[in-house]
Amino acid sequence: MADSKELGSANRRISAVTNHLIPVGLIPTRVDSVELCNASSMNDNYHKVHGEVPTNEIVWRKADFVGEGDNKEFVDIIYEKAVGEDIAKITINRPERRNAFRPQTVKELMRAFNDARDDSSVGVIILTGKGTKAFCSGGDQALRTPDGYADPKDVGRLNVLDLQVQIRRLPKPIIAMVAGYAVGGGHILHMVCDLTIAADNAIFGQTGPKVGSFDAGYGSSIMSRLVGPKKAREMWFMTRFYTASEADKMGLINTVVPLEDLEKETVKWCREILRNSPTAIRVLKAALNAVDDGHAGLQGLGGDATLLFYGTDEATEGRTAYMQRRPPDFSKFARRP
Ligand SMILES: CC(C)(COP(=O)(O)OP(=O)(O)OC[C@H]1O[C@@H](n2cnc3c(N)ncnc32)[C@H](O)[C@@H]1OP(=O)(O)O)[C@@H](O)C(=O)NCCC(=O)NCCSC(=O)CCC(=O)c1ccccc1C(=O)O
Repeated sequence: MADSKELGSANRRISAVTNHLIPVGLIPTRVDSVELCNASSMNDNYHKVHGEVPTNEIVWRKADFVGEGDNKEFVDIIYEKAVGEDIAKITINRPERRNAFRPQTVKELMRAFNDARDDSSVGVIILTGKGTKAFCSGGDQALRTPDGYADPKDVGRLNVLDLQVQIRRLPKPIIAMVAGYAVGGGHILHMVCDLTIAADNAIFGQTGPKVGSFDAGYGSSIMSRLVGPKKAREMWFMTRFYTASEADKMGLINTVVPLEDLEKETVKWCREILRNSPTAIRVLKAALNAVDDGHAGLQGLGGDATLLFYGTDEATEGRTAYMQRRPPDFSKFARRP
């Protein structure tokens, strides 16, 4: 009788062929995700020790306001933290505009992400949109000016680009939780997040060339990394929309779940991440971004190396010697092969 390893690899081979043969659009979910992690294959020592993550319902409370100046409340976003768990949730709250962002939205998002970065009780951040119709439909076209996007009386600019950079550099995992449309600049927001969990009603795509816009930064380069250069050209040149299962198949997202399970599944992923080493995850995020982010990517990874070094006796000896006005004695520290 075939053992579970053989069955697993046979299953994978069948899936690979099946996925190849069924035309895109007809596959409800990725075939290879159906039976590979069944109960018996999870019956190993690792799973015996660690068990499943808790499935209790998450309780959100509004996070303390972290506004500046005259802004006493968040208007365009909802910022929450889980009670007793290290998860923050940032929700774009303009459902009547399909969660399109205006400059104020982006400013509020940046403030909330800053807070979540600085709060050592936060280990994972969820970015989502209010309601089930849209994650985010990109820049608010009503506020587009020749200079970029501008709130009334403000000068126009493309401040969402700063938000994208912030998401990439933030040393904690950020999960895009997508229901409905993630299009235009909203599609780019989910792409720059570390993981994307989509509801089965999610729709992905770029609209730029249709509405006289494009993102030649992360919106092009990261997409090409995710789906490959040919598919990226298709997405940008054709401005087609793709279903969640199509997006899953092309590697644009991590998984698809029924809409009603979206938050439950996202929280499960958060809880799984949270039981792993935060430093390992921090360095891995920097490492996974380093090549694509060039010097800035190396700066993140290099900063992590320095951060870890500061915690060692060797680094402390250098600092202590300086403060004590004596030469440092590094002789006791290993020169590792
Ligand atoms: C998202 C839709 C496909 C949803 O369609 P549907 O469900 O039928 O709803 P609608 O009736 O169309 O919309 C309801 C309501 O919302 C308004 N609305 C929706 N999206 C926007 C928007 N982006 N801006 C303004 N308003 C919006 C819509 O007008 C309706 O209002 P009513 O008053 O009720 O009529 C569909 O809505 C849709 O296609 N939306 C537009 C998508 C789009 O083209 N987005 C802009 C793409 S360009 C962009 O995002 C650039 C962003 C940017 O800042 C940037 C610039 C330069 C470089 C990089 C970037 C970057 O973001 O990375």
